[in-house]
Amino acid sequence: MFKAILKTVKQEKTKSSLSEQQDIAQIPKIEEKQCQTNFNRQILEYLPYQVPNSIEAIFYIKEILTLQQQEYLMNEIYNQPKRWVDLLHSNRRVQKYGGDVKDEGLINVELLPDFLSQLSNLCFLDDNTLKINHALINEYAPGIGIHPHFDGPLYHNFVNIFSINSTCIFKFKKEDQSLKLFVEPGSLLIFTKQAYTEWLHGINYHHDDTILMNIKYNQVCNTDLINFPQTSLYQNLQKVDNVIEYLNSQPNYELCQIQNDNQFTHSLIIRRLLRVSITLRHVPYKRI
Ligand SMILES: O=C(O)CCC(=O)C(=O)O
Ligand SMILES: [Fe+2]
Repeated sequence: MFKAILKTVKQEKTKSSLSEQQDIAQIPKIEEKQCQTNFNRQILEYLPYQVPNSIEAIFYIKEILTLQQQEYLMNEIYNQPKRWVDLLHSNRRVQKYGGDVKDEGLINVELLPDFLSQLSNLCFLDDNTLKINHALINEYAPGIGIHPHFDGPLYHNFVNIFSINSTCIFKFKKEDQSLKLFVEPGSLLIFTKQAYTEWLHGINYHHDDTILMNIKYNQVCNTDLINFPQTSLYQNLQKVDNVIEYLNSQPNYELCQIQNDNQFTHSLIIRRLLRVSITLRHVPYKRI
């Protein structure tokens, strides 16, 4: 997987970005084969991952984390039981790292723990002078989501969200418009600009998610997702002999036929599991 990512790395960009960001000397060099739980420093160009028709400000990178890396992150997160804070009104738990985000900026600043500073090496920012300095870990039991919201002006408007363990549908909303993305374990979702400032984002409080599909001649021709061609689901479907058989055989999937619809022939219902997300951002420091 990392090979695929490495293909997109531009040598020149890599050199300059490395010198401007965190000290590379701190990050052990790891052979690709050994890269089990370590995060190789990779400065990626995020533009090739732009989601088409997505107001040009949403990016989706599937499989940026290996299974081992996801396992490693889960272990690190669940080894910090005292860090969990229950958000009673939202029915989810969060862990916060890096400091408190206040009107004046970041206060009570703490360095990110090792597992998060390593993960931040896979993140993007649109400004080389800024560093990831804040992480929010959200844990969603099946059925739990996050209400549509803006992240607000206290963060730099460039968000990196890694997903672990479960898929979900992530929605952007503006007035009566809605954009649906399928977000998979091991993926990185990035959004910025008007996706940050003008569109609300959220995840429904559902036990399962539904993707509408137009399946014709053993191919999924169309869906109601804006990032379908960029997903692992799409990639897997390209490899199978019989699309309907494959979808019917997946343990967490249920494929139903839709009658009398011009656009879609099937709905794919996907059961949610416990999902953990890691949101990494830059918060300006408090000015003295
Ligand atoms: O868990 C996610 O994917 C979204 C988290 C989020 O939007 C937030 O914490 O502000
Ligand atoms: Fe958010």
